[in-house]
Amino acid sequence: MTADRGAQHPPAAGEGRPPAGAIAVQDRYADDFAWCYGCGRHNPAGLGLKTHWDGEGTVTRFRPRPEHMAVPGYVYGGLIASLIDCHSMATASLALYHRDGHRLGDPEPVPRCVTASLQVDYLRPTPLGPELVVRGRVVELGARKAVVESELYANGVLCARGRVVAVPAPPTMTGASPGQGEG
Ligand SMILES: CCCCCCCCCC(=O)SCCNC(=O)CCNC(=O)[C@H](O)C(C)(C)COP(=O)(O)OP(=O)(O)OC[C@H]1O[C@@H](n2cnc3c(N)ncnc32)[C@H](O)[C@@H]1OP(=O)(O)O
Repeated sequence: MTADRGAQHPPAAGEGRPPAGAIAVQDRYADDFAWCYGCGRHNPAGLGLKTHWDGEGTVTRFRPRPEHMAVPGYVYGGLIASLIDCHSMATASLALYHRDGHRLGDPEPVPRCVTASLQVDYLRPTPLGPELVVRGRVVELGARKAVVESELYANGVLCARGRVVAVPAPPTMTGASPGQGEG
């Protein structure tokens, strides 16, 4: 078990908040790959997650709505897994983009990864109400995968931690339009 870093050093309120209009990783996914329920900018029913680089790592912020309830007052664990999943995919994608010499704002789209493995540890109940802050970092970057560790905070308290293996999207999953693959 690793040290409970977040509980010892909770992020300050507002820390890492991007300036208005800052480009998010998800803004730079290619159109065909921007339909994800968690983070696809073209999915009107999705969560609309946005991940930014804050100079040291990545950060995603999301305020759960009442329907994201597990029991009154607490957030549904599946939503927490989704936040960690999409945040970690964005972190891996950005790491690949940086490795290729790009920076957000370059014209080339950010490469897309899929989740090979998603492990989530729920450390304490996550209160429903405050904005949740997810922070991530790449702990391994290989030729065919990135391993990302992400931490989810509520009111500066570490509530969940994830370890995610991201792999570049296989050709069989790329280039499809919504509706393809149904039935
Ligand atoms: C169009 C794309 C849009 C993407 C939207 C993303 C939305 C957000 C995230 C998602 O929800 S994605 C949807 C859920 N994920 C999937 O549906 C993925 C389904 N699985 C696959 O397609 C394949 O299993 C996968 C591409 C992930 C891996 O295929 P392979 O096993 O052929 O890959 P490969 O053998 O090249 O392995 C690459 C590396 O990943 C590692 N790896 C693969 N599967 C793993 C696993 N399950 N656990 C741990 N590591 C794994 C593997 O060991 C290897 O590590 P090394 O390079 O160090 O040798």
